[in-house]
Amino acid sequence: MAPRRRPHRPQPPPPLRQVLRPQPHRRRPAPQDPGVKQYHLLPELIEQGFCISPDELAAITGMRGDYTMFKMHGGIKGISRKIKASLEDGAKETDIETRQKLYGTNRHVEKPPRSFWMFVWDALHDLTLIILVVCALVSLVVGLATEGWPKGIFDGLGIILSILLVVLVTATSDYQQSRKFMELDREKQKIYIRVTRDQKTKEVLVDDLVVGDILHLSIGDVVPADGLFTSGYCLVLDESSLSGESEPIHVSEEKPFLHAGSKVVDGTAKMLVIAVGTRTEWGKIMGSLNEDGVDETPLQVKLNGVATIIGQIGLVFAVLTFVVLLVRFLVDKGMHVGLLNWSANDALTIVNYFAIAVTIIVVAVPEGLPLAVTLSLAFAMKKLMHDKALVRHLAACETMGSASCICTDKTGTLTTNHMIVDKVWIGDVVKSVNSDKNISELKRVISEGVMAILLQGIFVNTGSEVVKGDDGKRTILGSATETALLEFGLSLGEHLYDDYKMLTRVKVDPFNSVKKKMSVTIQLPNGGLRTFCKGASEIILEQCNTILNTDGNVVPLSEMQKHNVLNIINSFASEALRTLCIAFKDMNEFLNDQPISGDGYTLIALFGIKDPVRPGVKDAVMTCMAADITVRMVTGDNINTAKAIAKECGILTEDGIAIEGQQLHDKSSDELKELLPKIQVIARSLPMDKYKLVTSLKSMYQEVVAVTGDGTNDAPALRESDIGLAMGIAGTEVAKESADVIIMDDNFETIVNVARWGRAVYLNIQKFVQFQLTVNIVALIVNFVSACIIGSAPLTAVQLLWVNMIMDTLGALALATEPPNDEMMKRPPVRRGDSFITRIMWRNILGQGFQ
Ligand SMILES: Nc1ncnc2c1ncn2[C@@H]1O[C@H](COP(=O)(O)OP(=O)(O)OP(=O)(O)O)[C@@H](O)[C@H]1O
Ligand SMILES: [Ca+2]
Repeated sequence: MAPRRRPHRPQPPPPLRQVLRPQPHRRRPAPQDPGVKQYHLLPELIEQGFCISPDELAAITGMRGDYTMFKMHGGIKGISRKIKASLEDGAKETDIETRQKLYGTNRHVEKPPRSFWMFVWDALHDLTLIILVVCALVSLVVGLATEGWPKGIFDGLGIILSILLVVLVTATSDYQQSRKFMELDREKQKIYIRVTRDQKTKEVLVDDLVVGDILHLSIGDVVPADGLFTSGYCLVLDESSLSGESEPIHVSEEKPFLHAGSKVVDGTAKMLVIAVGTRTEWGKIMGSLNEDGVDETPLQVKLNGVATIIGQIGLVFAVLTFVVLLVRFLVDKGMHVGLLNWSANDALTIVNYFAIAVTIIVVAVPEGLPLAVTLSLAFAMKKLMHDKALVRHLAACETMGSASCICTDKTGTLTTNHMIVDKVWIGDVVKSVNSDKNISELKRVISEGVMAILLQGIFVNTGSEVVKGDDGKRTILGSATETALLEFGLSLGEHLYDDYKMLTRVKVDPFNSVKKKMSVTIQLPNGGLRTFCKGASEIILEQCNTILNTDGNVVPLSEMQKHNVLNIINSFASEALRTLCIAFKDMNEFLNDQPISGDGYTLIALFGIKDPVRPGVKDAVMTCMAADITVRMVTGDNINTAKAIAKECGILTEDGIAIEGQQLHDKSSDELKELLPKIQVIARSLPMDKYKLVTSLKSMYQEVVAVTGDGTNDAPALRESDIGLAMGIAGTEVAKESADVIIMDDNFETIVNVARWGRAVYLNIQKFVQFQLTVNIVALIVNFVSACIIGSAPLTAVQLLWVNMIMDTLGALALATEPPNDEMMKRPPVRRGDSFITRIMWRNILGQGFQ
């Protein structure tokens, strides 16, 4: 029902000053119970006609939901009235700004960015640098004492200057790095959700939600604000990220509280937003989370090991050099002036030796390595972001470079996801429906009765919605499959849409990838109930024992006819069409709590939906093959559809196997092991089949597996894989949260591009390591040898530091940011456990080092 509306002033929202002026007589504050915490109602709320304070609203949903308060405010109806929102029409568009001002925005506090000086401070904490500073100071003092102003300070000053430079360069690159991460974070937060505002349904940025909005939730969404359940079916939430409790929670009229941050595991619902941003529990958690600590990538860990060993070797050389220099000096001194005769100059010399030793360590420690890795990954990340791939963890990019297998979805990834009904089978005739002419012909051949029931089915059994934009243009909000069906329905009889949409839905069993069907029960205008069921063709066909004939009569479905329909399904499927059936059954009574039984249906029609393969996919698959990356297709579709598409993309080859999910499930572990390398297509798969495939490939063949996913149920497979790739457009929020990389354009080519960059990163770092090790070895040996022979280092501390800096930072920049080339995709991936420094690299390092 429509809530009582207050007379609304037609003017724009009054200026703040006016709002702030208290007008106590306009509205009585909410009744207050003496035992309950009292909330103060601000005058500006009263002024605008709101009767409940934001904090009180937030307290209603709270962490567990407060029933007493909920009831006290008159339940959902009372509350919606108090926040001036209609449960059907949502909030008024003209109110949005006022609501944001009074009840807050749905943004979380961003932690203040770290300033540049904090990074400088961090860089200064390096132990070797501190030792060098000490050396510089000693050198300054001794220099001044012996050589006087200004000649005595040159050495010390030189060291200090180069230290400053090292610090500045490190801090600058770290600083820029952190800025890039923040940019990425912001990109991640751009989530759209369907809301009803001012009687219109549209998609709104999650950040722009306000108290009073009516949200549409469906499977895979992350609830973006706190609110109350207004209507919906089978809604199941996972609140584990909030409360740590993994038990799914059923939400309904009786238990109406929804919390921001929980995930929709099943079902659909509408909810009334009553608390946003920092007022929600989730917002509080988000605000208290600080630094999301930049994680070290496996390559970085490997390299840190390398760096430590090199550092230790450097230490040994440094000590040796120092000892040799000292001994030579002492011997020399003993022979010429005597060991007991010390001057300030001698002290200076020893300090100098010490500085040289420390510098050798600084030079030897390849602190540029981690820097190179981060730089290289960050560079790849930035480039990839431009190319529509959002890398969520630095490590992902590099792991993708060594992927040996990609398990990909079909719909949307290999295909365009622009679905159109191409053929239908109805009343025993197959018709192409790809042109206006064909549509009008179809209208002519099928009888009115059949048409009516078909359209009723299409318009009623859907989770999608036809909406009119501000410009009067028609758009459909919902999944591609449903959009195709609705478009088809609209082309047959647009005038019936509004009538059928009005029919009361008694029960809805929303679609999910496990059931692969959706059913809706409606109340017929003349009494009686009717259930429509649509879904995967074979599954629906199994539920039917009657069929609607050309005249609209229900006749029994004979075995022969069933066989006939199956043949038509297969003929559609081998033309790469996605097949769906729709069926109905009439009932007299309805047992509310029982699920709708899955038999006794009457088959209405079979649809063949075209979803063309993306241009460029075939080439991308070829690239993968050349690079020794196996591509496997895992799809929920019919096996023949799957095969047809896989052949078209070049995934299914002569000796490859296409198998149904159920068959795979029935295989024993040994059979599976034998079959696995040849499996190229898995059809009619359930999300757990994907999970099984990933775990088996990893455990039986030590493959590095990349997996794509879009649905909520894909989350386990995404997490289990080495690299989880979520689809940016079709993917649900839950899938995106579990993924390492988000493919913004859902395109398979983009996935291959990530692999290219991953390989580039690995190779660049190998190059950098080779370069650094060569220079390091040269520097160590030259210094040590000359210390032994001449008794002094050929390069002073200052010179060594400069070499070090140029090598570490500029070298890193130059070598780490080289883009990928085609050669990289023509060799096999680096396998798990391959050592990072190859034999050829050692040869190069030592060969060039001793030249
Ligand atoms: N909204 C829907 N209502 C009823 N049935 C549907 C709906 N969407 C898809 N189907 C049926 O379910 C089948 C597969 O669905 P599923 O979600 O498992 O695959 P998908 O994720 O869409 O495809 P892919 O795995 O190739 O990306 C489809 O072949 C179709 O017959
Ligand atoms: Ca899927």
